[in-house]
Amino acid sequence: MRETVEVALPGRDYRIEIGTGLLAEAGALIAPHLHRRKVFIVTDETVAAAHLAALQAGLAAEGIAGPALTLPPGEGTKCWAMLERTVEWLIAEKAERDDLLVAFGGGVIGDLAGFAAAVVRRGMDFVQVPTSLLAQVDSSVGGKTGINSPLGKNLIGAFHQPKLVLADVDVLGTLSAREFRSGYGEVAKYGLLGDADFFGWLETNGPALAAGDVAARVRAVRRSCEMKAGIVARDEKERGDRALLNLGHTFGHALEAATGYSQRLLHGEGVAVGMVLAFQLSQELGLCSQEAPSRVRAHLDAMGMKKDLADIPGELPDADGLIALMGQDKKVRDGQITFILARGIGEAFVARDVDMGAVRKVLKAALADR
Ligand SMILES: NC(=O)c1ccc[n+]([C@@H]2O[C@H](COP(=O)([O-])OP(=O)(O)OC[C@H]3O[C@@H](n4cnc5c(N)ncnc54)[C@H](O)[C@@H]3O)[C@@H](O)[C@H]2O)c1
Ligand SMILES: O=C(O)C(=O)C[C@@H](O)[C@H](O)[C@H](O)COP(=O)(O)O
Ligand SMILES: [Zn+2]
Repeated sequence: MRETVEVALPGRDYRIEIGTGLLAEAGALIAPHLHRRKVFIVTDETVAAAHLAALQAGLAAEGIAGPALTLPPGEGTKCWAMLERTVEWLIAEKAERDDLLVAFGGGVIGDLAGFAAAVVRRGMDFVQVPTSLLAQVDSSVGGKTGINSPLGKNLIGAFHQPKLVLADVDVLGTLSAREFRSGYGEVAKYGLLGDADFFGWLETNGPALAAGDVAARVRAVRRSCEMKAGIVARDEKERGDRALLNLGHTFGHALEAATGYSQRLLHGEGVAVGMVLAFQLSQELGLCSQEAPSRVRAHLDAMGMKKDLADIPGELPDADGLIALMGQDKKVRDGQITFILARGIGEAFVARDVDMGAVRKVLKAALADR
């Protein structure tokens, strides 16, 4: 089973291959992008234990050597120290500017390794081989790379597009249920931001997707990548429409910072809770009916996902503390926070000059329910 999605960026277009058996074919698919038969793999300990040997075998089948740097798993790895370790490893290994780095892992590895590729010898090429659902539907596509600052999410980084994305859905079989659900937050995002039919399909097929239905997984990854590729091709550097991909993230990133980028809240979980808040804010502002946020919550609930601030363990800042954290968002303009709001399911839009009184009211109500 194989699907291809094109990212049509002039001069930097690339393919996203989605399907089964792609690790075994990695060598053949990557070889056309190589100057010599060697790549540099960056991965994490969990992914390495489960799948690194299969990737290296796929490369070796075409005579390609693939030395690997294996980093600790988890969001904490998106930091200066791990960036330094990755960059120094590439330099010590004599990775050349024309060599290719392979980011083999979830979004953490993709973002960190992609950023390392952007800066080593002023820019090496890289290929994304995403292994989490989240990375296959979202982070491996579009060229946003970077690390976190203690003050805010993804505040240090670069736009650096990969040469190729290989999304092998077979590897999702070893993902934990919690990590799968976290990635599902971004899948649901695509329906909610711009494709009501896809959201309806997810309401019916989400359980099959979670249960491991390969055809459903390929379809969900393809549709998500298709939507992201279309948006990125229109607005690579997020001057306009690309901000739609941030639905749920203005709240979600603040919650991730508030919980110290820890296991208390995974990225996709923060996005899911943030999307409910974005729909509640849209309703509070009279933009959408009460039915819309209820439908979003009902689907997340049916999928066993976090959907409310009450689902986040431990202390959280108060409403003003969360608003202060949102003030570090990269969409802030003239000191004003930009929100992604919705007129209904699949009808998101970028909103500036949002009444902060309404934001405070929605957050206070959500915090009071904890
Ligand atoms: N660049 C972008 O456009 C973009 C988009 C969305 C999210 N992100 C970023 O992505 C990150 C989240 O990505 P993530 O959820 O993949 O996190 P992650 O990379 O931490 O992966 C989640 C966990 O799953 C494990 N894992 C990954 N693949 C596995 C597999 N096949 N089998 C078993 N375990 C596996 C990892 O070791 C890790 O413990 C966040 O930092 C977020 O900001 C970036
Ligand atoms: O690719 C994008 O653009 C996105 O916004 C996708 C998001 O899912 C992703 O989490 C991204 O890293 C957020 O970007 P940021 O610029 O808000 O840090
Ligand atoms: Zn995201």
